Amino acid sequence: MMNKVILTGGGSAGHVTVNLALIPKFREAGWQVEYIGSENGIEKQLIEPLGDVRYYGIATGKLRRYLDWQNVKDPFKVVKGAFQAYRLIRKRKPDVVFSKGGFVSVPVVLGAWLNRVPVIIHESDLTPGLANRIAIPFAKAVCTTFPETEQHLDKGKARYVGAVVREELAHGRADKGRMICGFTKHKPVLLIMGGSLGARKINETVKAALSRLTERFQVVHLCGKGQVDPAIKHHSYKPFEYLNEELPDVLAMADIVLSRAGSNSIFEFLSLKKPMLLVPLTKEQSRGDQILNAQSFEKSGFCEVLYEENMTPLSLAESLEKLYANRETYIRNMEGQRRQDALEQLFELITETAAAGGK
Ligand SMILES: CC(=O)N[C@H]1[C@@H](OP(=O)(O)OP(=O)(O)OC[C@H]2O[C@@H](n3ccc(=O)[nH]c3=O)[C@H](O)[C@@H]2O)O[C@H](CO)[C@@H](O)[C@@H]1O
Repeated sequence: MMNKVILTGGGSAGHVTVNLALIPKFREAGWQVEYIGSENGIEKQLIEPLGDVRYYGIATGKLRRYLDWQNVKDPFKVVKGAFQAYRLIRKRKPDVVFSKGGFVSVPVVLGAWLNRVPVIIHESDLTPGLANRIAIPFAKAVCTTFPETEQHLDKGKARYVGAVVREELAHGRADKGRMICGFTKHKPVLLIMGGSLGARKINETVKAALSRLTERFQVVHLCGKGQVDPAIKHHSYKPFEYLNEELPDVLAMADIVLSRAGSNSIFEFLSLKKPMLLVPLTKEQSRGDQILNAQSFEKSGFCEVLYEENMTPLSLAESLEKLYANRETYIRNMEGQRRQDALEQLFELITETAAAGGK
């Protein structure tokens, strides 16, 4: 009989792209792959078009850091989602569940545990997020991107595998990227990525600095959903809400990158050796995980960090010009990095866990 895996994870693309990297591996090995995500999240938009991965939507809630009417309704949604996930897993009988985190993954992990289906979790950030912290007691193992994460986990559960990067990102073509953006070969390219949902503060500062930035660079800007400003028209500026299959070509064309410090993004830039200026999400807006991600990269000499509280149109433009001037140093530091085959290791662990069953 065919092996079956149920994948889960969502809320933002950072909780889906690891699953996207794994799917071709399962396909090659002849596994049946199914996905449990939210009814309307970005995971649905990214997974359903694949065609061969059956998608099930369940109710989800989110634990917010601010007061909101939804905070009253959400616990009920989480309970409903847990029942839905439990019933789905009992019916679909997967050999193993793999969770990339995000709030939708909590009821799925619980549902798997109640059905005695083994669970493997992946944590992209240096410290585990709230959803994973709730889910970890129900998992067999937690795969980590950073070796330091082990200190924050139960003994015996952590497996350091490194960053899982989609293989297709390595096959982009710069000439195709230039065609997509209408750019020339004769001016350097700055790629701006505010995380998978965009970053309003970065977008506003870029807008204010745009005339200086476009003097020096051709700028391709991934703004996030609903955040493209149609009023900005310039031959050296190309905004998009989100890029999917075009992303490898656009990345291949970029000389330097300005980005939030989401774990998946920064490891993708590292694997492609793109010098980066990182503006981590602040402690007020998050648990501070991006600050740790950025500091870890800074220590290794892969990036410059500009803290949001110090970011002005002037400091942003100057930092980017400096990054471009010193780009060879960053590239050399990134070339010295030993590459782990994280995808292969993760796939093997999932396969072994499935073979061992609920033991
Ligand atoms: C606001 C928030 O909660 N951010 C978290 C979220 O970020 P976020 O969802 O932004 O996650 P990442 O930066 O880790 O990953 C974004 C992913 O989206 C892809 N992408 C992005 C833009 C685009 O146009 N096309 C595209 O494919 C990137 O290539 C990358 O694979 O999850 C990360 C991983 O747990 C955390 O480190 C971040 O702190």
